[in-house]
Amino acid sequence: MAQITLDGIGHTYGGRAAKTDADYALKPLHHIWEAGKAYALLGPSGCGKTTLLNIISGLVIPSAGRLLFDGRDVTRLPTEQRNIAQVFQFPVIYDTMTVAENLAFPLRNRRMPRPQIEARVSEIAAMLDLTKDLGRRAQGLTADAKQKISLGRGLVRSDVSAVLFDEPLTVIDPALKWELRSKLKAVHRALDLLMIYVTHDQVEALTFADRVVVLNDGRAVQIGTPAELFEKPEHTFVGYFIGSPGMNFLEGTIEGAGILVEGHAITLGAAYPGLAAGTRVKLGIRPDYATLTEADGLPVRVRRVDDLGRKRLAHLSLGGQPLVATVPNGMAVGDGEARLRLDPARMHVYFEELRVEGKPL
Ligand SMILES: Nc1ncnc2c1ncn2[C@@H]1O[C@H](COP(=O)(O)OP(=O)(O)OP(=O)(O)O)[C@@H](O)[C@H]1O
Repeated sequence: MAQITLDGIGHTYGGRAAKTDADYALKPLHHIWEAGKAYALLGPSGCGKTTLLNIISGLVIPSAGRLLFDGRDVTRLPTEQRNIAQVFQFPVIYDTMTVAENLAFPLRNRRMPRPQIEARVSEIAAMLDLTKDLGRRAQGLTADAKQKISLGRGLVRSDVSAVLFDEPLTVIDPALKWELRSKLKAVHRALDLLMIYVTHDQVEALTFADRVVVLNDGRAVQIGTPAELFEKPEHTFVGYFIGSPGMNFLEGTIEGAGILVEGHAITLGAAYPGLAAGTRVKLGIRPDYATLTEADGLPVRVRRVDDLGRKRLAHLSLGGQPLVATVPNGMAVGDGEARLRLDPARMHVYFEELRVEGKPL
């Protein structure tokens, strides 16, 4: 198990030198991934997740920067010299072998003594609910079961620098996905391995990872815990991409201790001395912290109410700008005029798409 250092790692395809930031498929990134932690690389299609994963596995040699495993420069080392395990989208197993033989394969290759192999195989099988299938041939098992074997093969070695997962739940039946997602989290806790998991599914990323790397257009826009991504998105993209629905963003200008949005003064929960009056900013607030109210509040127009069973969400317009708010239990609401309360403690201010840290009042 290692610590992985991304020291200015960036990549352009086709051997082109990057003239501007836009030339990078992955823009240069500095970060240290700690041993024993689970990281998810999350973002929409084409954002650079696979490029970053392939740089770590050795499939792609980055055009900029250095990659260090425990301080050792591995930037140009081939995959087989990096001591990593990989789990792909589709099962990679031997159909003619039994489940136990498949799980044991990476250990036998390294000439681990038989009693240790047996102990480790039964430990991993138990974690993935494969114990009852250990003696069966892999051939004829369902795609779900085969992918579980692949996961097991990726996890069976305890001496790897990292385990890389590339959208490993793609072939898993949706009903089983929930179960396997939390199982992987439990496996991670038990095994103390550095895991890196690529996905475009935020639920998968947030359930699995200690830290999520959110990528957009080749840039790591935030690396944080699931709670940080939710409560303090550092970039408007993170606010919009994390959460369902995403964060509301209202455009306005700094005015005294607040923001003027469509002629309405909204008082902020912190001071922003670095932002001069008249500066154009965005006010970010999650739908959970924007609530319709019977009493005073911002005048809004209700366009639609979605009843999600456990909560209701109102789609509103504030002087033409759309936003989503929570409807309190028991409150009657129809189309038309309504009042809205925004929790000042949960507001964030964004200048040129980046969050500005406010000073406590
Ligand atoms: N072999 C390649 N040659 C040229 N450009 C590439 C190559 N592979 C990826 N790209 C480009 O690099 C950018 C990042 O792609 P990448 O595959 O890393 O994204 P991704 O987030 O993994 O997407 P997906 O979820 O669709 O797999 C994209 O613009 C893509 O078109």
